[in-house]
Amino acid sequence: MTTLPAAQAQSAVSSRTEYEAALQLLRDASRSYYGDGDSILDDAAYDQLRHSVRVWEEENPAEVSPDSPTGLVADGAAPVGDVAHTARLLSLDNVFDSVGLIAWGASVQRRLGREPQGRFTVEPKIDGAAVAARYRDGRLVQIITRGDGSHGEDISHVIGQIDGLPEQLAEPVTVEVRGEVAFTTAQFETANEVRLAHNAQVFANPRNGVAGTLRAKDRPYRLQMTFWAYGAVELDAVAFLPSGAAHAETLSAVAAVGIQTTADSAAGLHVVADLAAAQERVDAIAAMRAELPVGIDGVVIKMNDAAEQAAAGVGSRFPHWAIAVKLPAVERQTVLEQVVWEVGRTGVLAPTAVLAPVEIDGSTVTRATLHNPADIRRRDLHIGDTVTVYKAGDIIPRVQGAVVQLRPEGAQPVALPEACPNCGGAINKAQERWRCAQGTACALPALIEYAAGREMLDIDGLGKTYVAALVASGDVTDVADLFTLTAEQLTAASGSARRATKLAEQIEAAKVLPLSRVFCALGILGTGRSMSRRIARHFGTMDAIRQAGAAAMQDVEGIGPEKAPVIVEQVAALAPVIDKLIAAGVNMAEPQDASAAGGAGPLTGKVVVVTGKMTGPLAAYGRAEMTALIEKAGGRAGSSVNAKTSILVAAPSSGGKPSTKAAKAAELGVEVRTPEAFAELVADYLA
Ligand SMILES: NC(=O)c1ccc[n+]([C@@H]2O[C@H](COP(=O)([O-])OP(=O)(O)OC[C@H]3O[C@@H](n4cnc5c(N)ncnc54)[C@H](O)[C@@H]3O)[C@@H](O)[C@H]2O)c1
Ligand SMILES: [Zn+2]
Repeated sequence: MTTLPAAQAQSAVSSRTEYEAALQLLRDASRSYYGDGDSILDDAAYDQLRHSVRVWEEENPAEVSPDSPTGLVADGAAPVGDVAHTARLLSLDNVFDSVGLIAWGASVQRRLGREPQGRFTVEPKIDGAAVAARYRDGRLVQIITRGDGSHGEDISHVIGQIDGLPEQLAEPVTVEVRGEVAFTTAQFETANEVRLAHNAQVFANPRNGVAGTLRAKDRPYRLQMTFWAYGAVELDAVAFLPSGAAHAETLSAVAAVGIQTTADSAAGLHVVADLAAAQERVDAIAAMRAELPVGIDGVVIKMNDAAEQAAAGVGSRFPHWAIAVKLPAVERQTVLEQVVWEVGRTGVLAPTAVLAPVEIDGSTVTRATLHNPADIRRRDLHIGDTVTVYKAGDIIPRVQGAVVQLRPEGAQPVALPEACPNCGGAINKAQERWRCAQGTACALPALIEYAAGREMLDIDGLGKTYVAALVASGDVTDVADLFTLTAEQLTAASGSARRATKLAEQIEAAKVLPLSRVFCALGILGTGRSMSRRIARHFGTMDAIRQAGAAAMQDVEGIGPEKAPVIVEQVAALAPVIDKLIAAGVNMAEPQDASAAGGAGPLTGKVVVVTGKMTGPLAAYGRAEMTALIEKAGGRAGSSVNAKTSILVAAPSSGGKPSTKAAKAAELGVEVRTPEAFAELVADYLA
């Protein structure tokens, strides 16, 4: 397996040799980033390495390499063409948070010598490649890359391949628009399909695909991209733009003749009064990021007023009147270690990528969805590939694609199953999502056995053979069917009327169990017993659970951003089963417990430690049941006796020495109660 280049990039630069190696890596990375290939570093790794280089250069000014990329537009790595730009096409300065934005505001004020009077605009920073497009008399005549900012390459061959940049405008105007070209998510999927059909390498991610696609001249296929204008300049003496136009007006003028602008993007363009309002808009755009149809890597704030822009001026790499608030990297590179196939409750074969752990936006990602076999094929994934993984907001992480350049020698394509991984039977491949030919019946017996388990519905008599018979007869197609079985059906499956009666009783008893048990019985991935208890206790009713989105789900202790959407999705998919359970009269509420009722329980604020075997009314209580009981009564279960312990529940030692815990309790003066005395204290909470 290859060493991750990202790992290489982690280290700080501390010597001349390391400095030179870092420069080389940066150069290689940005050459492919701006050139034709997929980047060998993800942006976070690149930025970190670049930062280390900068720090070293500041400390060792005499040793700065004359061709260091750190002071140049596009790090001096973008292919420079021979078309002179009408006006320089610059990069953007950036900040990472509201503090940085305020600092930018202060710098603007210094440059103006007063507070800005005009307003600010807020628009998405689309993660693509910058181009300038020239229209003469309403016709699109030339497209140019950013290059080094003063000269770019002529890429007019892509005219007609870019949505939002029509070949013919509504009016015969002459103007140059500047903006970003990117693949939308949908265009990216299509692009990879087309590439595969032509035996070309798939793209690692939408951003990586664009630079190469724009520059490619001789491809036997065309890939559709999309353009959003974020600025315009006059090309001619005959002015098209309103004189002294503010930024928002410029974009409106451009939009009026049929060119798409950032104002038309899902994130829109807002004009706001001040930077506090701008920050609010930044937050709003950040929140919608995962749902946007195109990747963004930040939000751009600009001074709207043309005269104030001119007064603020431009630097060598970026204008002083605009700032990008960078959003956290949502895409990282890591290694695809294997692909596992699980058979869902409906018989769908779901492939999941197992990844070398990677930190994305504050959480560690180890698994990502691959959707279906077509998805794997479209991305041409091999085991051992360095892949780009995308994870934003509440969504389930997904694999974007492989960095084919980094593929280890001998790597094998991800194998697709030939038989159902669960039952070994045939697979139905009629649709993009493969299914076990048995459908629901495939995963069903295991699910039902699980649901009948002691800590779930506790239907003791429902063993393996019994379940198999009920599933085979078609009487049980999901957990809910258990509750509507007739005496005849039960008898037929068990072969004995007596056993059927006993089973019917147990099933009846299961109807009044707390919600946590029923929820657990649904077999939702990632929700075992204690998690089900926490979810049930947190929401109180099944209704509330069903209404919870991923954000609300994360309020439950132990559910992070990776798990929440998975649970929400499964609950939604189980709607028909849950509806049947409700119709069958199964309890859908968690008994009000003290902790939820605002701390009115007898154990509120108390830490209870339990030791030894329980007796009396608690004789049937195991460790798990005792913990549940304590929590229901408002307390917390502890595992060892210490100064924070409030009560020790222990059966009196029969003649011999007191247990270690009892001895410790005596030493600390902790109250000791027998199981009987404790049961009295929590009598209201006993099942
Ligand atoms: N992964 C790699 O190997 C690699 C290599 C080189 C550079 N990079 C990445 O490239 C970035 C630096 O590139 P850069 O100098 O082009 O800066 P940048 O891409 O961070 O920002 C400037 C660009 O943003 C674009 N933009 C998008 N929406 C805009 C809007 N609404 N208004 C104005 N501009 C808008 C413009 O094209 C502009 O040129 C770094 O963050 C780095 O992570 C990555
Ligand atoms: Zn199967």
